[in-house]
Amino acid sequence: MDPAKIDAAIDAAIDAAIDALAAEGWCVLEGLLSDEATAALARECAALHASGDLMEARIGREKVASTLRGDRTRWFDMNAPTAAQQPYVDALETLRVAFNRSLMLGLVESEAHYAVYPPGARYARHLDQPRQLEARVVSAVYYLNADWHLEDGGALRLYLDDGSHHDVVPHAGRMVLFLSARFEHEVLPATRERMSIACWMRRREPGSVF
Ligand SMILES: O=C(O)CCC(=O)C(=O)O
Ligand SMILES: [Fe+2]
Repeated sequence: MDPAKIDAAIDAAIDAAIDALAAEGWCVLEGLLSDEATAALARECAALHASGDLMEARIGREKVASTLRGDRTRWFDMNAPTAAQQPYVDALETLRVAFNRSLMLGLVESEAHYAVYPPGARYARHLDQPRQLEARVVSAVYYLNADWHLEDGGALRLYLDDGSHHDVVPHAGRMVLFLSARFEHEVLPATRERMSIACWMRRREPGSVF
């Protein structure tokens, strides 16, 4: 496809995502990045994992590794992204600006980390906005797993307002977005290694002088 058509397709997908976020508080967005850009992120994440550069994840400001989550993570430096991260950081910025314009969310910045869940690892049901992280407004998780099948497990289970749930299969190129304060969710165990980028778009810290 020529680049102008790709841009128009992404713009339409972002508009649809905004409508769904406004109506339901969550949505799934496909096609944010090219397959090649997604594959480059997957390669970088796998290489960091292989070289031991991912750390056991923590919850909030907890000092010890948690039994509630089994992933290993590494934060992006949003001011100095790697070549692989640059298109993703640019896309997050496009989303942040679009959400502010259409939904008036007052988002001032995004934070993001790679996450690798080894086979069998999970993240127990939780909310992304514990008290010490109340600046998080929108959660966005981008998946990096090529050839992922339903039977591989590892879905993100989103608990909806009506008591039902929706499972998002972590296919490469798929992003799930939801309001951080509203939806509890959990990562179900997978039979394969599961890679993603977890991101939060934040409003100004309450009490911040800036
Ligand atoms: O990887 C996912 O699908 C969700 C991860 C998550 O809930 C988190 O990092 O807070
Ligand atoms: Fe979460």
